Amino acid sequence: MLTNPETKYRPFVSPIELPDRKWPSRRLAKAPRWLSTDLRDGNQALANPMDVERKLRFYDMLIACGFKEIEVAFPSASQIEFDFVRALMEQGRIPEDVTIQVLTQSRADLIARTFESLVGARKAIVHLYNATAPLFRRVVFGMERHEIVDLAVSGVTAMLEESRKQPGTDWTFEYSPETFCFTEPDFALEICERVLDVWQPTAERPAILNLPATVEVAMPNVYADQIEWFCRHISRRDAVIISVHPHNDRGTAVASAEQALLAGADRVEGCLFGNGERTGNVDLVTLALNLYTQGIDPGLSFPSIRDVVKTVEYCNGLPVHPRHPYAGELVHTAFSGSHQDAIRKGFAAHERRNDGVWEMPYLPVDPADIGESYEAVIRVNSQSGKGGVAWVIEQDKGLKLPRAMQVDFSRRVQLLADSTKRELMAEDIWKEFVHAYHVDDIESFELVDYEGGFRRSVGAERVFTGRIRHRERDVAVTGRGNGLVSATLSAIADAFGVTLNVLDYQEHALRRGTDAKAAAYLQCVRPDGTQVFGVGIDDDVAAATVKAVLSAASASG
Ligand SMILES: CC(=O)SCCNC(=O)CCNC(=O)[C@H](O)C(C)(C)COP(=O)(O)OP(=O)(O)OC[C@H]1O[C@@H](n2cnc3c(N)ncnc32)[C@H](O)[C@@H]1OP(=O)(O)O
Ligand SMILES: CC(C)C(=O)C(=O)O
Repeated sequence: MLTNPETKYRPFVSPIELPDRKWPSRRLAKAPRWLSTDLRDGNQALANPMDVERKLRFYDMLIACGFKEIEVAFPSASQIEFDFVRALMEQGRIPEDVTIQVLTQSRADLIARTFESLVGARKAIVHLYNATAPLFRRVVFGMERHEIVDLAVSGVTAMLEESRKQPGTDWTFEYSPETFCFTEPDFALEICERVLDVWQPTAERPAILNLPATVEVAMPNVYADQIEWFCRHISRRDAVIISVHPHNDRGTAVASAEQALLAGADRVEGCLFGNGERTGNVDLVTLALNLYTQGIDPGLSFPSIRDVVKTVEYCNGLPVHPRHPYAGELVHTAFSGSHQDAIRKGFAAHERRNDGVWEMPYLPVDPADIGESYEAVIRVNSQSGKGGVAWVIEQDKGLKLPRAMQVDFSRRVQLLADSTKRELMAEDIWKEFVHAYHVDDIESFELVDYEGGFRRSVGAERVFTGRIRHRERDVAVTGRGNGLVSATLSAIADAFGVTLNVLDYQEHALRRGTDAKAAAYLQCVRPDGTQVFGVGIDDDVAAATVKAVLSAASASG
């Protein structure tokens, strides 16, 4: 790279002075009109453009998501494009409330072919573009300003004439001064006014003026100024829909679109997950879900975002990044301990509050709203903490480990993660749990049977009587205590010489993850001061308690 990039690159400096700009202090309160250009701008950027089968599949999904305006093709570009438009109409695939849009250059033959593709359409938007910026005037067209105006005017006039040959169709016209964002504002305004002079739109039959950031050359605030300036200066503002079409060359297309809406735009053109030329068009999924998570109905719906991703990946032949906003397969997942801790506490608080309001640390959207499961919210590796491990055990097996046991178990999981050097799946964690706490471990102490839990003896004392298998031997045991835990511990101490003092005992009913109905947890201290933990899981809470004692004893036996 150059040490003096100023010798090669010139900053984009907008000539617009807008000291009384209004957009910075506005808030978005409603969704714009959306136009998906996946099948046109997205498609033209693919190494292998979609065939009719893939286009139909994409189109059906766009309809299912709720798009009402879809740019379906550049019909004069190829036979596939032309045939696709015909297929939509001949197969009756355009719902009443959906309008298809097609794009053309400002060339008479291409315009004629474009209208030919639409014969028989109930309604359609025909979109004509030509570049207007100085660089393009000079390099691409070799034309002066007035010649570029003539190019646009001849094209939009041809559109009008072609449309008159098909009076049965309800036509809407759209014009894009391509490269708007680096066109002189007065020239962009002049050419759009001349286009409107031809079309004579009204408030009842508006035209669409689409102001693209064809190549993103400045920060979103600059684009917003351009849009606000244009909205203020265009005549017949009530007879035009101002549309924006931001590309993502600087990585700020979403911000550009949002700020352009603040600045007065009514409509946004873009693609799902930001496909499109170079770094892509603005990502409509992100824009829509940004609105949704501000409590605004976006007018689009993604009840299974995973299915949308799969369809888009199939049709485009391109992957959606795992970190893609809202849709990436990792974006609802925390691996790191402090994030996991906060999310787990957030879910607990959410359940307690029970008011339906989403206030979740680190998770801007409820994954369930877009069809994602909570299981993937927390995944465990060597960056994880006790909260994450406890979450996985709870989601997978329904066990709510007491805090001290979480600390103990997470230490073990940490060692395992370090030694395996990989993510630990729920089954790895459960295997470690079974091993660590001797769950169903016949090498240690196993409950063979016991007598109805316990019976009252003299005074408040309780008696535990049962048989315990230890090292392949069944041993009859009896113990007394002021409860089941102490009676069982006393039986173990008498029969096997294992002495444990209880620090904490907890139990709960199980809701999911296992057929068993109860879980019991024991935290004990040995005579040498070290702590051991036990867990018991059973249909019956008393049996779970006894098993928890045996589990703790196993750690010492
Ligand atoms: C920013 C955007 O995304 S715009 C959309 C771009 N999409 C596409 O280009 C995909 C579909 N395009 C195509 O299939 C082809 O380019 C076609 C069918 C439109 C035209 O193909 P060709 O006739 O072979 O022309 P080609 O693309 O090579 O060259 C463009 C010519 O059109 C001219 N041109 C470019 N844009 C426009 C325009 N909007 N209006 C009128 N003329 C234009 C160029 O100046 C050039 O003219 P020249 O040959 O006199 O120098
Ligand atoms: C045709 C226009 C709208 C375009 O695709 C662009 O400027 O990026």
